[in-house]
Parts: sequence; structure tokens; C-alpha cells
Amino acid sequence: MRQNFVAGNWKMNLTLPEAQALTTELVQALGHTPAGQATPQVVICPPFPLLLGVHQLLGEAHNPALGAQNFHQKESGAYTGEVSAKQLQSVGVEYVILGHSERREHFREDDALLAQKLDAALKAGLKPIFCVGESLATREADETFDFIGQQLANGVFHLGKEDFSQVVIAYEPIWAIGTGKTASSAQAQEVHAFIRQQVASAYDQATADDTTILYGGSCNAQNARELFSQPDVDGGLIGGASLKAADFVAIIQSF
Ligand SMILES: O=C(CO)COP(=O)(O)O
Repeated sequence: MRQNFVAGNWKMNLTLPEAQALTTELVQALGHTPAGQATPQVVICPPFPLLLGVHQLLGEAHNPALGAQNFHQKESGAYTGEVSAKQLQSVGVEYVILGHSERREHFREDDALLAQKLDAALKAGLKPIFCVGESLATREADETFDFIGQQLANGVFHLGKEDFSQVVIAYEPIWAIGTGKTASSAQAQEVHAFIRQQVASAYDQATADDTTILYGGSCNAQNARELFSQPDVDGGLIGGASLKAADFVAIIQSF
């Protein structure tokens, strides 16, 4: 379902008391959305040990909903240090980020592994937020569209249409993540339109029109409105600015 959508990727930040204080502020602020104003779907993605303590502060409305930043594709077993989809669900997780460039780069997650993780997430009933995005070198070589087309073809488009309808796509240019260098709204729109067109080719136009596509990479309270006003930008996947309640709430209110 295509909808206005903002997800906060907390990465490896915050202790439990800090996470609970942030969550309490967010829940209060979102609870005060003026009547009649549609609230976007909000998802917060804390590190594993904080998930349960954060979930306990979230209401029944599933908004904010809880997301995780990773999981292991196997259902259970001798995988020391890993976490399964079922375990995530048992503490209230509904969404999971997959394909983030930090996991691709630092943990060697390649398209083949990500395709397996995507299948495992969907099988378990977790909704994936699947990230794609090019490096600066790829952009400068004028290969952005080819590169993102390949990431989608190799990681995502093996899914049947029904499974694909559960997936949120996030475009995160690597050169914009944590750098303070945002893609311009025109650069974001151009890639988002390309992604939607790739979805239309892989499935059909109705599926493409129904896909939620987020922008991520130095998105903040100052630039969110301009980015979210683009026709193919349905919201954001927010890193640094999701760690401060006032900033994150301002982003959520930028539609
Ligand atoms: O990687 C990101 C979200 O997943 C973006 O991070 P920043 O918003 O800190 O650039």
C-alpha cells in the first residue's frame, strides 16, 4: 500500500533509558496530531537490545510501529550472535530494514544474501524496508540507474506480486548518508521515478503506483518538506535526525 511514511533508523545509538525517553516524547507528540490531519505511518528501528523496552511504550495504534535493523535468514539454530525473525516478532517488531549500505559494506551482505533475507522476512510476516543506492564513484561514472536497476533485479524482483506489495523501497545514495550532503529534490525525484518505472516493468503499473518509495541520506527538518513534495517521494528513512524527537516530529509533519 502506498502511503506517506517516515522511518527512523537509530543505527548503533542510544542506551535503553535514552531510547525510552525519545520514544515517550515521540508518542506524546504524535498523539497530539490535530484531528483531521492524516498521520503518516511512522516506524522506529532501535538496536536489538532496546526493542522490547521501546515496544512497551508504544500504543496499540501501531503508529509508531516497531522495526529492526537486521535479522538472520535462518529460523533458529546454532548461529551465535544472530537474531531470528520469530524472535523479533515476539518482541513486537513489524518491519525490518534490509540492504542498508552499511550492512552491504561492513558486513558483506550481497544481493544473493539479501534476496534470501527478503524471502525469510516475508515468510515470517515481517515487512521489509529494502534499501538501494549508489556510491559517489558510481554516480560520477554516470552508472546510477544501471546500478540501482541491478540491485532491484538481483535482490527484489524475484518476488511474486503479492509478496512485493509488502515491501517498502528506500533510495539512499551512499554519498548522502551521514555526510550532511543531501540529494537535491530533483536528484531524488529522478531516481525515485526510475525505481517506480522499474517496478512497473517487473510487475505492472498498478503495482508501481502502489509502492511506497522513501528517500534517505541527510534528510532533516529543514529539507524534508522539499524532498517529500516530489511526486515519487513518499517519505523518508532518517538516520541522525531521528535521534532527536523535535527534529523527527518536524520531519513527520513535512508532508
Ligand atoms: O542511513 C540513513 C538511514 O538509514 C541515513 O542516515 P542520515 O540521515 O544520518 O544521513
